[in-house]
Amino acid sequence: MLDIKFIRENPEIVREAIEKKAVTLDLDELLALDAQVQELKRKTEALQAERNANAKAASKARPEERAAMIEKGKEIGRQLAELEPQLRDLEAKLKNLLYLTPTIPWEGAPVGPDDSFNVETRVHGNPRIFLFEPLDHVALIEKNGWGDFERAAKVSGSRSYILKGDLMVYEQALLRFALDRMIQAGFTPMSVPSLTREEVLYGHGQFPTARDQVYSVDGEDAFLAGTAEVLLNYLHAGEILPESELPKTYTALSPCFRSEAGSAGKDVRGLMRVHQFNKVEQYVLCKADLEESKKWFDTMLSISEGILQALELPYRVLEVSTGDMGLGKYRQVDLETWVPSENRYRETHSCSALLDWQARRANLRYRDENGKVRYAYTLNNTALATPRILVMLLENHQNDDGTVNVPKAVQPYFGKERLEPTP
Ligand SMILES: Nc1ncnc2c1ncn2[C@@H]1O[C@H](COS(=O)(=O)NC(=O)[C@@H](N)CO)[C@@H](O)[C@H]1O
Repeated sequence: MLDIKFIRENPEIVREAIEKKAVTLDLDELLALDAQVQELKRKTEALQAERNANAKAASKARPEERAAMIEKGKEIGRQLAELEPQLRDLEAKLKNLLYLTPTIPWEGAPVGPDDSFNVETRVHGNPRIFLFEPLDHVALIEKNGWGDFERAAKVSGSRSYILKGDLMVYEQALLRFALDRMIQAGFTPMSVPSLTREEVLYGHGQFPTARDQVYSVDGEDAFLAGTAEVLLNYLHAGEILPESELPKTYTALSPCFRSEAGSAGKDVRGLMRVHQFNKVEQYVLCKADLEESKKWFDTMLSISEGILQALELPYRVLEVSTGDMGLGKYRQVDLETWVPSENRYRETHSCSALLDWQARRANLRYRDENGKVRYAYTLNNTALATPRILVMLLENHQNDDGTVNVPKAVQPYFGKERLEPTP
């Protein structure tokens, strides 16, 4: 969320961002509420000052004057008892609106309401020309006994999967390969829970606007996170870090859970869009400096491009539009990887810089060199998410006998050069 002082001083810049990001937020309502809160704060602070002054005077007053002063103090107390709950109520309303304020997008973001305005900035590698009729990933899995979608549906319901034999081992090999890439890049490896709490999801930005994407545990303050980013982002909530300890660079492998509400009919077959998947996440908490943010944005993006290149997959780089990047993003770049059976690229990585939008929600602060306490900047990116990447790996690296080659970089992790049928 944005700094209320920034909003007061730059209403037109905020209004333009609301427009560009197609956010449903009435800025005039927010500003009017803010003015009411300011007015009521002035009143209650003046009354509190008067009550304190009166109490001090009463303690020194002559006995015959004291009774009147004590009565005056009671009267002030009664006025405060009426105003203070009103102030708390208005402040809560204002905070709910502030949660909906959008980060001002960077000037290079394509302006448009949805992903059709995303701009392809680079393409790496060329889609393979097959000399035989290639199979899609579901057919490859069924031909080789590498999974069991029917029994997955029986035991887990829709949008689930079971991997078997070489493909199960391959998924684990890929996750470890990606984790090692992150460790080599200097990120601290973490395992974090997927079970999280409501305030952590508010701190991330998933709540309140995308609550329907999150599974909750009945009757408890317990939710299943859709990404390790949610928990990593709250690790330092409420702390004041010394600038010397920044940046915090974390990488986490965790199960991710998503209801995929609103995706009915999309990618219903196979591994592309499932309710539970695994992801190696990249997360950075750094000082509030645009150059520093850009450095880490570029670093994280190049790690992911390096991973896709090591997986020998054709991909493209997309600069994401203001309408598609979502409320908190300053900048977002997606990597999309080629899917032969769909004859198009599909998203496999999403790299985001959020400036202090998450830090204000999660209260992530540090003390800079001059001793000033400031909100940090946060960034995140995908290192690798399975099983979606298996769609691209199986289809792009298949042989005409239905076996699938393993990219050289992953062979040491998998132990073989090819995936073979499950006996
Ligand atoms: N329902 C899903 N099923 C399978 N893979 C998914 C699903 N949702 C997302 N992913 C994978 O997870 C990646 C990151 O998801 S994201 O929402 O775009 N971004 C994040 O979660 C950020 N924390 C960066 O990782 C996606 O690019 C995709 O590869």
